Amino acid sequence: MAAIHEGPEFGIGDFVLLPELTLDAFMQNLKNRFEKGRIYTYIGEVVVSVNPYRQVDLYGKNYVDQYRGREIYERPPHIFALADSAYKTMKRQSKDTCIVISGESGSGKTEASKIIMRYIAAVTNVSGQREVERVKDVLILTNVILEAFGNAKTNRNDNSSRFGKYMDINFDFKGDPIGGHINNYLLEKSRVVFQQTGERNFHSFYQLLVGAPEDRLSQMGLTRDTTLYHYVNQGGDPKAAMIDDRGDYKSVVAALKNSGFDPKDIETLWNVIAAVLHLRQMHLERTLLSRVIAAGGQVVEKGLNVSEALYARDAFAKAIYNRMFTWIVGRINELIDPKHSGVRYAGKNTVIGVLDIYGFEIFDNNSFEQFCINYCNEKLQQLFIELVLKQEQEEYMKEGIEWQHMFLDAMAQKLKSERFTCRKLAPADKSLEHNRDFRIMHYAGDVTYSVVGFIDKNKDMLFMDFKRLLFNSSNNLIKSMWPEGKQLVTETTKRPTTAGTDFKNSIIALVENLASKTPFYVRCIKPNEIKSPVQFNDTRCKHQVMYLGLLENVRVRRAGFAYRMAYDRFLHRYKCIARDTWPNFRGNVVDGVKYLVNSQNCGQDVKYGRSKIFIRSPQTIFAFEEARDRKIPGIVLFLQKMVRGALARKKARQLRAMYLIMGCFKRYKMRNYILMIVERFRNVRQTRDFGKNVQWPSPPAVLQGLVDMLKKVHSRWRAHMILRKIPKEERPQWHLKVLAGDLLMRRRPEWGLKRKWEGNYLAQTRENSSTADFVSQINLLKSKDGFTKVLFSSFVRKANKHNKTAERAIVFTDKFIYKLDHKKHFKAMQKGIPFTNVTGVSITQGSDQLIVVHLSGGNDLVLCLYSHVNEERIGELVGILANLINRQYSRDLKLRVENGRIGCMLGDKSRSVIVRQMATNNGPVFRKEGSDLSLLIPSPS
Ligand SMILES: Nc1ncnc2c1ncn2[C@@H]1O[C@H](COP(=O)(O)OP(=O)(O)OP(=O)(O)O)[C@@H](O)[C@H]1O
Repeated sequence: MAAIHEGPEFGIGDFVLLPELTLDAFMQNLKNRFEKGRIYTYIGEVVVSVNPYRQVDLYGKNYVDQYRGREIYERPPHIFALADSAYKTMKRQSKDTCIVISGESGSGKTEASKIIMRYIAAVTNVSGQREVERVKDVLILTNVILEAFGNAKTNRNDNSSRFGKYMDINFDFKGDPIGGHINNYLLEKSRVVFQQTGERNFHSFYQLLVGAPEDRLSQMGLTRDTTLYHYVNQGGDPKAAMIDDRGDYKSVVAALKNSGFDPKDIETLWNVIAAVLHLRQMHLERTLLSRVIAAGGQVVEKGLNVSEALYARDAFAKAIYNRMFTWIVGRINELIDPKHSGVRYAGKNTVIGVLDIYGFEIFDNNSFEQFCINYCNEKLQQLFIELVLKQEQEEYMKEGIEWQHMFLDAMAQKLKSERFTCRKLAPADKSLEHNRDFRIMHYAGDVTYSVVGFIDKNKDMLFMDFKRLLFNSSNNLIKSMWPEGKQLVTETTKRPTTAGTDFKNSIIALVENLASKTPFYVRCIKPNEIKSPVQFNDTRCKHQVMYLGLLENVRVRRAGFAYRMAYDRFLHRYKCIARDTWPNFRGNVVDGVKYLVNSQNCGQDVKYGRSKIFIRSPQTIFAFEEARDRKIPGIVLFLQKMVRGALARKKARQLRAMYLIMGCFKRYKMRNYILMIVERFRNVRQTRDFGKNVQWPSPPAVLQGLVDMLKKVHSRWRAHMILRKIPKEERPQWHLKVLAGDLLMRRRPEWGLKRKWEGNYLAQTRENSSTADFVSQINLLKSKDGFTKVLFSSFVRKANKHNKTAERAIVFTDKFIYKLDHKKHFKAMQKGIPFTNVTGVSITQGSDQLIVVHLSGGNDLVLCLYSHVNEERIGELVGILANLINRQYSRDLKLRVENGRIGCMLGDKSRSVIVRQMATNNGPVFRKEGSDLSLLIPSPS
């Protein structure tokens, strides 16, 4: 299935979708992506991985989360997507799956297999079972052990696996790992006795020499100096920048211990390595100088010549190491055997196999090893084509699509055809040496092999003497490694199978095993020879692309239909590009897909299967993808708008709810408070003071305003309750009395509260015998000056400018104050004094009727009210003035209440009026007293 994904990408994420398939276009895309750090690219579901040669931040938890459970094309190409796909297939469909990782040395196969293992470890055992965790730990620890004994520094890779590895991981029905099994192939044992310049023997030798404690080394008769030992010093300086032998020794010992190796066995393993080292150093002993054979029923000892002896020694060393390695793998298998691992092993269990195997190798001289390796790759490629063919056929059949894969058939045919040649068969080919070279046309290219050394390597001979020797070892572990040493010299020896046959059989078994599983492929490419994270060596990469058969891979995928997708996923992915499908298509899914295809006018390029749409050319996919890319920004904006709207609405709802709660709470507190008030004031109507002295409970802060208002309401109500007994016509009078009371209470004992206040006294005949004159004069003034009403009138005695007493009538209207001469028919003495001139009023505390009306202009009115009934009227006048000034000028009356002496201005001079009591019958009179005035009033009788 072709893969397309979102997010910023460089180049094309799936080679199947290359607009034009050429080697150059392929290489250009691979290079572009590598340079931008996109190390993974798909060919359908195959992952092509380019070794980044640097730590890349691609494998953290956030990446695991991004790929877990997703479809392969939903995220950018990644090896996690493949691991997830393999895991999902295994778990959901209960099918065994396998992941085949191939590529040349240093291309990143082992790293890829570790990344896959870690991904599977991360997504399994979510319930955290201890046993499952232990199995996972051991599976991961086995890497450390296998790398120590099976990896070496080569010129191509500092940590090169010198054996092929196939590992099955077993899962229980829940999909949790419960164990595993490892098969190893073709350990490169020649390395034990020989290393090229710049290379090393297996890591284990150096780890022992550099890392083991001093006493342990001397116990084994070794010294730390690695240059002393021929088997480890042939490559020159064995140090490598990235290798830490001392640290690795510790890790390996810990891994051996923690994964369950017996401490005694661990000791033996290191002893075996020491023995191999010694073997090369020691003087030749009997076993190495002769061998025992049975000839004609007789046991005879046959001497060896030097080269035979040396060959025998090296063969022995190689065999010892190889057996030890095989034993280690076997022991690991026991430890991770799902039957013995402690996890309940019942019923159905499925496996994921991971094959980390050397890729195609072509050197200048290709020998037995390359032959085996290339044979293995050939088989795997054959398997790949067969499986793809099978899968494709099955899918076409399932989907009801006519089979038309001419290309695949041709490929399959090609693999079956005759592909061997030598000089004898092709006499004209001078590049093939007679009796030495032969050529095989591999799918990835032609390889010429030389048969030199083939026979020996194939026979892989080791004299029985050695096997017997080790079978007789006192160490049980060693003994167990050499079971065939039991055979007696005289017994007829079964001809052992050759290395080639062994390898062939194991590969056939492997291929059969893989063929029974659903396969996934990782193709690793090494970008350069110098381990550089930036260099992309075109020639080297081109070779690998060819040898890995990647172009064929793409062709297989593109033959017929490059792309196919389940209808619902297709509709889901592209529904945004047409009006009737967005946001939802009304109708069935297939009609929706057909509608989309027609909207892009590409009906001739697709076929409709039962559950999937099949698209022939990548261009059509691009048209869909581009249309989608054009729509996405608008959709993003739309979604943002919707999300923002939804968030704002949510916030508004919350605010509303908040206010509602606050409102309810306020009302609740208010109600409580009001209930309390109601309780307190329940009976105030019946009390004498109508609740004047009831204590108000202190209100909550929010109610302060309300309470102030309620207090006012209460006072008004109280006033109403008090006043309601008073007749309506008396109310104005009481209003004045209240005002006067406010000003005079406790300041002037006598202020006429109990008396009826009548105001315009001169309009009453009992006070004034010439009321008609008064009234007509007032009407005259009213029409002249435009005032409305007389508020107060009275006869007065006033001090004139000669400090004498003058008798007058005084009238306070709502606008003016008039002085009238009642002896001349109440003629106005002067123009009325406008009220605006009044600045204040002074009276005394006594019962005299003296009032000084202070005026602006330096001449105050100094008056003493006078009537024959001799009433207190000062309080009334004060009330009237206070009311007028309040109403008319919105200010308070300035009133001074003095103790018997009032300051005033007369003729622009500041003077005092002093009240004095005298025995007099003439009523109050003013007199000069020094520079002041005195008012003489009759003393009370
Ligand atoms: N994904 C990766 N991230 C970072 N470094 C990597 C990655 N893959 C490979 N490398 C680097 O490349 C080196 C070689 O990789 P690796 O050992 O996996 O190659 P290989 O294909 O298994 O080689 P061989 O066939 O020789 O065993 C690693 O040691 C590591 O430094």
